[in-house]
Amino acid sequence: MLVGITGTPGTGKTAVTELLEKKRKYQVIHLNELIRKERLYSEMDRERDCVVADMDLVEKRVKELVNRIYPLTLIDSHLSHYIADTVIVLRTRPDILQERLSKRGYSVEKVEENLDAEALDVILVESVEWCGEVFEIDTTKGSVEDTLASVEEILESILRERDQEIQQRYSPGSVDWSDRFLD
Ligand SMILES: Nc1ncnc2c1ncn2[C@@H]1O[C@H](COP(=O)(O)OP(=O)(O)OP(=O)(O)O)[C@@H](O)[C@H]1O
Repeated sequence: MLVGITGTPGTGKTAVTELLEKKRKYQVIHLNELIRKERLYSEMDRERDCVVADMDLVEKRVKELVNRIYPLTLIDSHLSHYIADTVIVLRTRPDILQERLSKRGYSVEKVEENLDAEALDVILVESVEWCGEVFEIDTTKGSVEDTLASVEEILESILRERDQEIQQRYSPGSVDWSDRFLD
């Protein structure tokens, strides 16, 4: 079974999946790394320092890599909601996301573009459109370990044929960053 962990850059997908990977309980595929390493893209956008993934190639490759000794395969990427039917969307309040992205040395334009996308719920809306099941975790407060505990709770619930309480606790729609656009 494939589960995506998606969200705007800087919301914590890689930090949390790297911790999860160490536990060796679930398979983790860091998709952005794979796309670059295996050149699963159709174009390079040098100006924006990103690639345009070829999603047909990506999906085919992910299916080949799924290792069935694990009960579940987690895909870490802001593109994972295009290939998994169940996704966890990580969210971060824009002022905190700004601190995280600025530390990466991104340009002001690139930071602002990502903050707007987060405030407009772009990835959440895409996930709801594309996926049958969507969970949402706010990573604004708390530590990476807290986010990991929430992710594990969701994954265990998925494997236990869904727990109503967990589904309600992480149901999408709990965050609202629209005050970014109020002045
Ligand atoms: N509660 C939290 N949950 C997850 N990450 C957190 C949390 N608090 C702080 N962080 C930090 O936020 C940063 C998130 O960066 P990370 O690279 O994991 O994001 P990402 O979503 O994978 O971004 P990208 O899509 O660019 O790969 C990390 O440095 C992490 O330590």
